Amino acid sequence: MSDHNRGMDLTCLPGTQAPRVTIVGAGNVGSTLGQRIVEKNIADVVLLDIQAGRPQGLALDLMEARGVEHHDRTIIGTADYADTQNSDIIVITAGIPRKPGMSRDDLLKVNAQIITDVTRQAIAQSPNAILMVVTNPLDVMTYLAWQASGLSPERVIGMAGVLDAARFETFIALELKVSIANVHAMVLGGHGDLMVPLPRYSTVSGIPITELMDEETIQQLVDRTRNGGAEIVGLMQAGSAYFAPASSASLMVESILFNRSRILPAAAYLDGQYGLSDIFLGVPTCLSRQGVTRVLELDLSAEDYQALQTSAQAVRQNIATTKTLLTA
Ligand SMILES: NC(=O)C1=CN([C@@H]2O[C@H](COP(=O)(O)OP(=O)(O)OC[C@H]3O[C@@H](n4cnc5c(N)ncnc54)[C@H](O)[C@@H]3O)[C@@H](O)[C@H]2O)C=CC1
Ligand SMILES: O=C([O-])CC(=O)C(=O)O
Repeated sequence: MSDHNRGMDLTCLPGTQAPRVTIVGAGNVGSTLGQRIVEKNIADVVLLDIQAGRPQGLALDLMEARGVEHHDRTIIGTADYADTQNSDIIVITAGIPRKPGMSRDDLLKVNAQIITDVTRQAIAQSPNAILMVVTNPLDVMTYLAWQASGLSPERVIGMAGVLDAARFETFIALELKVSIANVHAMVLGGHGDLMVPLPRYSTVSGIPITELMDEETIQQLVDRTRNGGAEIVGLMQAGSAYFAPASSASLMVESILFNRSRILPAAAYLDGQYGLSDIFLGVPTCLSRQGVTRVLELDLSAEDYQALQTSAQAVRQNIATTKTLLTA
């Protein structure tokens, strides 16, 4: 018991045993993700940002909510990478969001510099971490972060498929007037206009939606899913979605830290799967404490297979452009 306490010693918190997640970029996605992780008691969180005072202020605000939320996780804010040492997971949300009229690819140059810089600094402090990328354009930024990190590819993952599938699930549940708990959807490919929602692998209580809706209705839901990010950017007029993105990243963090091996769509390194190599692209992954322990190869129709190749081609082109930009 410390000297200033009197009476019974009530100390019973387990010291610093909780896993540690560092979130680089304490903006809309980063701070909401921090909130989700601590309020679900998943891990202690370090929020890092270059904006003076912002991560510290947000962390204190979230700590003060503990009086109401009753979780025992700690969250600190910092601008110093030394404070992130020995993190189990590093999530990168640092970067610029798009504005109305922009595509995610328009963020390529500015976010490439940021991703490369923050990844190097974060991994230097936590060389054994799993690295999760959120910054857009997602698949290209995940590739760059992997290169900057020097990590083996299964330890690097991009968040997008969970979000895209969650949007598809939401639209399916609304259309069919069923509980969202009954709906499971699958979306593959790059996190852009060419993503590949898979109606045949999207089900309501095990029934493929192709047996529940006509083609025209399904196509409308597919199009809305592909346009999901832009729809919100257009409505908000400043910034982009962050509640559903934070929920999606939080689910992935949970599957990794608790070694749950959930099968979740995410941008993973491909080494021959789906006929693709040396690229990060949205595919069904098995996420555990080691990172991506498996990429599942679904049996795709010729049309979906071709759509995946087209989506990969766009990502590949952007990787090449970015390499040129970074060396210019
Ligand atoms: N993968 C996905 O599905 C999604 C990706 N995004 C992307 O995530 C990124 C972040 O989005 P928001 O949080 O809404 O943006 P935001 O503007 O609210 O936050 C970005 C934060 O990054 C910080 N930052 C910038 N450079 C930094 C650096 N060098 N070091 C540390 N911090 C730095 C900024 O100060 C800011 O606080 C954007 O690129 C956005 O497009 C957003 C939603 C979904
Ligand atoms: O649309 C954006 O720019 C942000 C994002 O990736 C999403 O919400 O899917």
